[in-house]
Amino acid sequence: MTETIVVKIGSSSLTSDEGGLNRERIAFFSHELAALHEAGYQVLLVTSGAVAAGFRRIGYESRPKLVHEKQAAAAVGQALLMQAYQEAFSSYGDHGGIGVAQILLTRADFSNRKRIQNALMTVEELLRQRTIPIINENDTVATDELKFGDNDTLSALVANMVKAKRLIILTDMDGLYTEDPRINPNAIRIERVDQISNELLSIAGGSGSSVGTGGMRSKIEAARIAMRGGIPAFIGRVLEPGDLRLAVDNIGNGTYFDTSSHNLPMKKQWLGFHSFPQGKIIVDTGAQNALVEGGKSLLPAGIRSIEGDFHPGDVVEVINEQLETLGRGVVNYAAWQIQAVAGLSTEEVRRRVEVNRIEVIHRDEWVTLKS
Ligand SMILES: Nc1ncnc2c1ncn2[C@@H]1O[C@H](COP(=O)(O)OP(=O)(O)O)[C@@H](O)[C@H]1O
Ligand SMILES: N[C@@H](CCC(=O)OP(=O)(O)O)C(=O)O
Repeated sequence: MTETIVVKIGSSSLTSDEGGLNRERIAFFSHELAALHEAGYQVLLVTSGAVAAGFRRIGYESRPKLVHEKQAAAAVGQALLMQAYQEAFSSYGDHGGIGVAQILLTRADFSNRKRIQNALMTVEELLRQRTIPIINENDTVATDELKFGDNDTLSALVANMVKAKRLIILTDMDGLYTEDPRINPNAIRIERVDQISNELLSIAGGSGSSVGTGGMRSKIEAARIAMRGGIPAFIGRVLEPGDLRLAVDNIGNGTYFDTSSHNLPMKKQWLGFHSFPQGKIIVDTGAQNALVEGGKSLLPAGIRSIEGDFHPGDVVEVINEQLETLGRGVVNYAAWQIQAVAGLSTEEVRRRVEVNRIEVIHRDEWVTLKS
């Protein structure tokens, strides 16, 4: 089976602090991606850089902060970005270059099953035609509350959508360090991660440049999403020709995030990553183990308390008493019904409320998010 690789390139690798595209870097990355493509991989590129590429051209002195200015800069810069990639890829392949295609997505597209199915079908057809989809957030229409903002999360969702063999997040740092190396030059690189703990998240800081946005934090969050979906991830840097292939081959310059999870079907991807939870259920350790380790359903006995007002069929987030997110599921009970039965045995529950199913969340309607 042809293997698919999703590569994300951040603004900091493509542009300078003063704005404008670094054509040499675009040519270099395109060369690296073309080499993967020619080796037989299906390649998808998630690229940032529209705002950074466009803000000078539109007349701003520095990267704009106001939403409408960023959107205008992105509209100008996206065209420049695509033009640069198109030009760079035209020198590879046999028939007048490797074809590229522009795809702009928003978070709202992912939460709508029909739209994301359509996006997936388009991507699959492009890949069948050996064209490289080049994806960015649709900055013009993405409203602040619903925005990815950085493209790290977007790249992880895309990797899940296409069930990629690996997600490669390229940045200006050769991996995750024990501290931001720009602040502490003695920080040590972490080579491999198999679980993303809160402690690991706490060592990841924000962006180091004036053009990047997410920093290491959003990259680790993205690696977590990929891992949950059964996709191993890499965060690092490619500088020399051949480096991207090394990253794909597990010997790159960066940090590897391994996973033992299996690919999530579309329905569970929607539940885990795109749904909007209407409330929270706080559970005890027994219920946590049953859900996370045991692959079991959530019963009323393990529930401590709830937050929010929800109805049967709504999605809720389940957290433990340490307030860690365990996962999301579709509830069979209304919030008021859970209030009445939390902590009770199954027989007692049957005596007190009338519900279709005894499970508060059935295991088929559940996705674990704790790594
Ligand atoms: N623990 C850490 N290890 C490595 N880099 C870190 C860490 N914490 C913060 N960073 C910063 O994250 C930056 C990369 O993120 P960002 O600027 O958003 O890049 P991009 O534009 O590639 O998404 C690095 O330049 C670095 O300064
Ligand atoms: N969609 C935006 C991405 C913004 C951004 O800076 O992202 P990143 O460099 O990935 O942290 C753009 O193209 O400018």
